[in-house]
Amino acid sequence: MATHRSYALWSYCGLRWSRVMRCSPLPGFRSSWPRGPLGVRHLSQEKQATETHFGFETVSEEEKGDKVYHVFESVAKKYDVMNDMMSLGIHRIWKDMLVWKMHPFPGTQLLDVAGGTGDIAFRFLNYVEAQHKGKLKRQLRAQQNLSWEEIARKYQNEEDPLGGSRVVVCDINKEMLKVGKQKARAQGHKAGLAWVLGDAEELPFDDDKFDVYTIAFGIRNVTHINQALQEAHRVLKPGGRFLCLEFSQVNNPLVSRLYDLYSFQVIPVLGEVIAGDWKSYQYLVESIRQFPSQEEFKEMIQDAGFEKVTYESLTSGIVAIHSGFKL
Ligand SMILES: COc1cc(O)cc(C/C=C(\C)CC/C=C(\C)CC/C=C(\C)CC/C=C(\C)CC/C=C(\C)CC/C=C(\C)CC/C=C(\C)CC/C=C(\C)CC/C=C(\C)CCC=C(C)C)c1O
Ligand SMILES: C[S@@+](CC[C@H](N)C(=O)[O-])C[C@H]1O[C@@H](n2cnc3c(N)ncnc32)[C@H](O)[C@@H]1O
Repeated sequence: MATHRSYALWSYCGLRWSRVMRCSPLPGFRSSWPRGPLGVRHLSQEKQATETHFGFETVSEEEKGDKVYHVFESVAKKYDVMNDMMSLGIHRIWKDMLVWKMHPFPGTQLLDVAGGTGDIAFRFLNYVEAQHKGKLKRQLRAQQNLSWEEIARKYQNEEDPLGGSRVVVCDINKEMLKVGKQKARAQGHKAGLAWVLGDAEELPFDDDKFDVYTIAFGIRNVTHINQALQEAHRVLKPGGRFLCLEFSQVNNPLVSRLYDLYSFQVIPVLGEVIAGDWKSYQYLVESIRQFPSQEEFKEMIQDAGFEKVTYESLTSGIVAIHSGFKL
């Protein structure tokens, strides 16, 4: 809670907590204050008490950041079990599809923003490891006359099972990251993974640093979505890819009716029963309804400078994956 209060204080002062609380030894951290793509810091804008929404509630922008922080601080420990319960495991398939769509190449440098408890990062690591193992096997098969000692030596010399791929999980919430780190230990992920406390609106990374930027179920919670998109564009290398998995607009009227019923009648109840937190799950279903449609969000991504922007709706549009390139 003390950290949360300090976030509020720094925000109030027109400074951002993520700038101050850098917690990763990764190289390439930005040493100066961030600039927008036009080189301008909008400090005066940050100080204005502009109104926005938090679910169906109208709040000041300052308040929204605090409230979102509190939601994820509160749900962190039950976050993963809640997702399985609410979606009957379907969120796992959506996340798998995001990583399949990414189809990372050997050596991919991924930034997973609003990465929370690490679901995208772990999928990415499993994918690149399997891909790298497959490549090694194919290479060995091509050299069929090798002795078993030579094969063993080849495997042992392979120091990096990820083939140079790396992922940085960046999230504004300490509690979500804490759960993520525990999961990483439990699942045996050590190499190629870094955890960074930071704000999607002011990423603590240099320009042109990553091959892929992902954000799954995160951008809906950000106060200035345009600012987050511009930051995504800034940190990607030329040729880099933006991928976003987010709730979207249901395109089938029958599914829409059932989904609304399910969202408003069932999800907050599950939130209360499983996580002891009705309000956070009411925020979840309300925030889904406030998020732009597939087409509107596509335009926002284009406005941030991305090209070849496309999207794919999944499960009747309950969620969509948007993709764009920095060219
Ligand atoms: C605080 O912020 C957050 C917290 C978080 O924990 C997570 C997030 C981010 C979110 C995720 C990572 C994903 C979370 C997943 C969801 C929100 C769920 C998405 C929903 C679905 C995949 C299912 C969609 C449901 C439908 C299309 C409608 C089907 C629903 C029914 C047949 C039930 C209709 C409901 C009623 C008639 C109300 C009365 C019913 C009951 C009291 C019985 C209770 C029923 C159930 C528990 C049924 C559950 C059924 C399903 C899950 C349907 C699955 C089937 C398919 C779509 C094929 C975050 O930001
Ligand atoms: C629904 S969770 C998604 C976690 C993970 N990506 C997943 O798919 O399971 C949303 C995450 O967004 C994070 N978040 C909210 N606002 C943020 C911001 N401005 N910058 C970075 N992360 C943010 C929250 O702390 C939370 O961990």
